[in-house]
Parts: sequence; C-alpha cells; structure tokens
Amino acid sequence: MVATSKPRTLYEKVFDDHVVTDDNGNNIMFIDRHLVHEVTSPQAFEGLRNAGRKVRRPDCTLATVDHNIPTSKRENFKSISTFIEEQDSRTQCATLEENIKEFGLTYFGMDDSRQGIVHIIGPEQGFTLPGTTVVCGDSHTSTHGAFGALAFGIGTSEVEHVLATQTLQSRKSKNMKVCVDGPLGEGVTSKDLVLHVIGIIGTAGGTGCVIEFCGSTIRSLSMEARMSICNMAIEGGARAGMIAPDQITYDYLKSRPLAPKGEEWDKAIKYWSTLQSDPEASYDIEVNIEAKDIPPTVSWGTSPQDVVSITGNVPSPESFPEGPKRQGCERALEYMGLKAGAKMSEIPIDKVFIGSCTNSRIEDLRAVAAVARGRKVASNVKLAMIVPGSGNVKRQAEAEGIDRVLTAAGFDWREAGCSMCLGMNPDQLSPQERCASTSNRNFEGRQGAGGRTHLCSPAMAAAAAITGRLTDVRELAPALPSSTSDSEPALKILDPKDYTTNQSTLKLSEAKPQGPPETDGAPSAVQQATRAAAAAGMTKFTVVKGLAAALDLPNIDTDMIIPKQFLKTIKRTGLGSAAFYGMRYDPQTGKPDPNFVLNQEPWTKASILINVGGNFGCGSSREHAPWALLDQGIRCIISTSFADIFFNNTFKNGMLPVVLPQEDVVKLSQDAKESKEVEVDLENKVVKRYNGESIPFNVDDFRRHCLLNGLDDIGLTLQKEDDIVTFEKRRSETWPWLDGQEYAGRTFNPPKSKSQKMDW
Ligand SMILES: CC(C)[C@H](C(=O)O)[C@@H](O)C(=O)O
Ligand code: SF4
Repeated sequence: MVATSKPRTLYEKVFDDHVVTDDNGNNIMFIDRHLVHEVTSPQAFEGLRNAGRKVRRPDCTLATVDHNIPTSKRENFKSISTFIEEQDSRTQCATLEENIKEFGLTYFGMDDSRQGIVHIIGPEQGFTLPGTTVVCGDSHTSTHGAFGALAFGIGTSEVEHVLATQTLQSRKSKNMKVCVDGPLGEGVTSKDLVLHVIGIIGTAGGTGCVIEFCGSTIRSLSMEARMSICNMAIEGGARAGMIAPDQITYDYLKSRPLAPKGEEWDKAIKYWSTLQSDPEASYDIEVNIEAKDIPPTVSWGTSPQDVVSITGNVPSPESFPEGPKRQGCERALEYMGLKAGAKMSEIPIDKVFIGSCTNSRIEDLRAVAAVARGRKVASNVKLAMIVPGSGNVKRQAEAEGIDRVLTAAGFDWREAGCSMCLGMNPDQLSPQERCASTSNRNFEGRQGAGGRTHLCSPAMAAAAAITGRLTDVRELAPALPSSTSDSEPALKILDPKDYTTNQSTLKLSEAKPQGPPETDGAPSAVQQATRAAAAAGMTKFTVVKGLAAALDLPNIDTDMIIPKQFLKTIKRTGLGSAAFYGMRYDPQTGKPDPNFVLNQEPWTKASILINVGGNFGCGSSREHAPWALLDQGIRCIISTSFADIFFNNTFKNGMLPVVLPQEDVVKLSQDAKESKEVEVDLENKVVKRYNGESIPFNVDDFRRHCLLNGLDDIGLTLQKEDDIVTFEKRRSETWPWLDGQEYAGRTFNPPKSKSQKMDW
C-alpha cells in the first residue's frame, strides 16, 4: 500500500494496493486471481516443469476448458479423450487436464455444470472481486474490470510468470476516462454503447491506458451490461476497463460461492467503498458522450472500430484520408463483399451467433427471447445458434423457459463454450457466409476462413435472425407479450445465485495444495533463472541487421498474424510457415500468394518488419503471434504504434518492437521496398538506414537490459521472494477474503515471519 494524499483514480488505487516492489516505476505487482484456459497455458506449464517450479498459489488459480470444446449435447460425455473428435483440440484440452492434476489446481471440466467461458465463470463464482488484480492468458480479461478489479490479458510467458510467482512485472499505465451520461434510447444496449465508444476512439484509442467508464448511464447499468462494456475495452486498445464498484456490484456478489461471508463481507464492503476515483483525480485522456447520441450500432468492416448506426450506410473508401486508412477500408469492403453506400438494414445474413464472453449471460439471453418470442427464424437463415456462457447460465435459462421460447422460434440451443466467437471448435462460418454476431471481433477469418461478421447486440442479432437481414430492433414490436401456451411458456425471472452454488450435481475437481516452494536443496533463484532461460531458449538481442519487409496496412491484428487453427499447438515452435496465413496463401489452392511480401524474394529472408499503418498486433493476447514471427525469422518490428499485449509479448521472446514517428517509418518502409538493409542497434538505441542516417528510438531501460543480457523474468522476480512473502502476509491480514480457503477445504496460513514461506 502506498500512503499518498495525491488524488487518485480508481485504477491508481487498485494498482498501488498491489505493489510488491517498486524500482523506479518498474513494479512487481501481486496478482490476486488467475484464470487459466487450455489455449494459452500448455507452454506455461511446460516452462514450469522444465525449470522445476511449482504453482505458487493454487488457491488463487481457477482453470476451465472453453475455446476448443464442441457445443453439442453432452449427454454422452465420458471424457475429453472420447468426446472431442478433432485431434489437436483434444490434445490441448487433455493437456490442461494433465497439468491440472500435476500442479494441483481447481478445474471446472466439461462434466462440471460450472464450466463455461473463463470470463463468465469468474464473476459468476465470486472469484472476481472488487479491488483485485485479475489476469488470464486471454485479452478479454478486461471483462472483470466491471467489478472495479484491475483485470487484463497476458501472454503465455506471463501466465508462466504468474503461476510461478503470483506476480507480474509491470509499469503504470495512463488513465483514460470515458464518461457517458443520460438515459439510453429505445433499443439501445450496453453493447451499442461500447461499439459506439470504439467507433469514436478507434481500436488504438486506449493504447497504453486503463479506461475508467463512468457517468450516470454506466451507473444505471446492471453488472451484466457493465461486463459487456469492460469486455470490449480491449477492442478500444486499452490494457483494461474499469467501473467503480457500487451497490449494484455488491448485490450481484453477495452469497456467490467464493464471495466473502459474514464479518469478512462487511470488512470487504468497507474496503470496496473506498474504490472510487477521487473527485480531483486527473486523467490523461477524457471522452464525454451523451447516451442519447448512441444508436443501435452494427459493424460493417473487419475491425471493431468499423461501426455505424443500423439506420446508416456502408461508408466509402473516399471518406477516409488517403494512405493506410483508405487502403484498409477498400480491403475491408472487398473482404466483407459490401458496396459503399449500401443500406446496413438491407444486408441479408446467413447465420446468427448469440454467445461469447461479451454477450452470453442470462440478461443477454432474456433480451433475445423477448425479441424472438412468438416469431420464427427467417427461412434464409441457415443457423441461428444460442450458446450460453456457462453451464450455470444454461441451467438458469432453462428454468426460466428461455430455451423453449428460442427452440420454438427455430434457434439452436447449445452447451457452453467460446463456440463461433472464434471457431477453434466445430462451430464456424463457411467462406463468404455472413453472420450477425454478439461477439467482439469481426477480424478477417475470425469466425471461419472467409466468413463475414457483423457485430451487434443480442436484441439486434435476434431481430436479424427473425428478418434474415441486419435489422433495427426498433422495427420489431414485441410479438407475444403475455402468451402462456405450452410452446411459448411464460418467462420467469429467477435469481442467478440459485445456479452458481457449490452444490453442483457434479463434483469440484480434486485440487491438492501444492505447498510452499522448496527451500532445502532446491535450486536457487539464479540457478532457476539460468535453467529457465536455457529451457525457453531466451535469446539476447543486441544488433539486428538485415532485410526488412514492408506491410503498410493499419490494425494488423493477431488473428491475422496467426489464425486460430494454429493456436492448438502445445509447443512454441514450428509456427513460422503459418505466419500471416490468410494473406500468405491462396484460400482456394493453398499455394503461396505471390503478391504477399514474405513470399517474394528477397523478403523471404527478412529479419525486420516495417509497418506504417500502426496499432500492430491488436486484438487477442495470443503469444503465438510473436512465436510465429520469430519462427519466420523476424526479430524486430518497427511501427508507428503497437497494441499493448503484443508489445509486451515480443520482449518475452527476445524480440524488439520499435516505435517511431510516421515520417521515419515511411522512410524505412520505402527502404524496405527497395531491398535496402536496415540495422537496429539496441545497445545504442538507434535504427540505421543504408545511407548512414541514424534514427534514435526509446525503449524502457529495464526491458533493454533484459534483452541485451537474455535474462529470464521469472528468475529475476524470484530474487524478490522475501518481498513477495511480506506482501502475502500483509494481504492476508488486510484482505483476508482473498486467500482462497473456499476451494477444496484449503486454508492458507499467512507466514509469521519474513523468512517463513507459505504454509498450507
Ligand atoms: C485464445 C486467446 C489467446 C484469445 C484472446 O486473447 O482473446 C481468444 O480468446 C480470442 O478471443 O481471440
Ligand atoms: S472473445 Fe471469444 S474466444 Fe475469446 S474468450 Fe471470449 S468467447 Fe472465448
């Protein structure tokens, strides 16, 4: 805890309360809650195993499977190895189960009714709490910020770091405030609000910032609606989104299985009530929006910032400034198969997807049922899927009669998972299929190679299912306000807490405490660092000189750098030939596209990428993106800006991202196109052009030091073991509800002295 009288934002308060050590702004931050899923954890567990490390705080770690699993009926489920047909998905899920057993973690498997998308189950269980730090190897961890938690996505190297140390190395972000005031218009929801915000700030608008959402509109929203907003803070480029906790937050949390109880509840509320930004706190960026200006909103392009009112038209490339932005629009229209000027509400659709960590909570399903009730899915719609976010959401929806309303209307009622949000499982769009989707990303190929995604709210997706085209939900008056026939049951509103308890019919997976890290005879921090560095093949970065490949597009997202089908690997290597897969190979023939720079000589040998468009690496936290680039031979990327998580991930892999002003990147891009060599000198912090010109760049001193020396972060952090122990002791005293004693009867006994390690 930092004692200070300076007015602070909500973000600064939570950040300060988690500082374990502060070395000139390079902090070690304690992590309260760690969610783990199958896609981003195998390499992290492998790293632990290779270095002989354990999971430091199993009581603060919760794992589930969500991305790879089929959403078909589970009546015949016996085990992952017999149920999941696709081999790589099966291997990835089975690997998680093995790791869970080996490292003794709590796990909601496919036979547990609490299984679901990580970002749905954390809040549902009360695992996510105000004032906590929450991380997951997943960019939409920002969702949990709706509770006033500091929650953000991390890459796999950081997953390993948290598993081993329960901390992260971190620097303070900037503060951004998005204030929305007034009542929302008819048919307008939190999803429209957040799409509208991203349309205004752009997908790089929040880069380097934590966004605090505030104002009377936000305060009036339910927790479900707040979660949808914070979920998409990452789509606005922010590290995290946060909303100050209030009575709505407390009411949502009270009696959740892992929320504090009795006296601890009162103590927690007292602390949580201090988590408001001070009135005089200052923000680096402020955006003010009137709720009445937000229309029902839908996306037209391939970036979440490509949004318009449903009453609007597809924009024309000429409405964008010449250069990468106009090029980006042209490419998006071609990919989406749309003509500039077309009316959004006349665009026919083939499929509807209602689900994802943005919109698969009970309120979302109620909104869909309210539109669909007494109506039928249009005949041109091949599939309208409803995928509840968790087993608990599904059970509650069924108890409320929502499933019967929706199946009567022709919707497909599924089991919980990520499903068609990213299609790592069997739920996918076919090429050119167009989908109204409640998910969060409309990137090229996101829901299936060649598939076309239009992001919208659950009510709008339901309206689209009914009419067969993108539709203004305000056109559809309620069809059956009070019907009670058998096929259209009366909808009940039930208390979600009845569906989240530990009294599940399925058992809580056995989770044995791991105990303290060994001291006697165990390797020292330095020995561990050396071992881990060797295991991870940590490469030094000093000077890289070579050919550079120019990629001028804006917003090159990590789905573009490495699409979902390659995330099923449990290794870090071998992804080079899959880098930029969608752009690199002809979708019909599978042959290399001769127009793509990395397929052309001499750039097949490029070791540097130059990107004028900026916001490079936006979207998902997948560390597979830097792994793929590295495997392709790229050691350095020069751009006008980078998305935060990708930026971070490159350093962990011995790669260097360099940010330069537009005019310098344009010059270097030109050099690259003329096959002139570029030299990047980290020691001297300069990029040297072929003509001898030196362009200086900035890089964080600590990161530079680690890269120059090929240092292993985990080893460095473990040298601060005593500080971590001291922090844990104070944490147990100040915030006792954060030690996860609820899991598997485990009790955490705080260490009594600085040198005494954890005792279970
Ligand atoms: C697989 C995971 C790394 C990824 C993310 O970070 O968001 C996924 O959840 C996504 O939505 O693209
Ligand atoms: S965004 Fe989609 S794929 Fe990613 S965690 Fe959420 S539901 Fe899963």
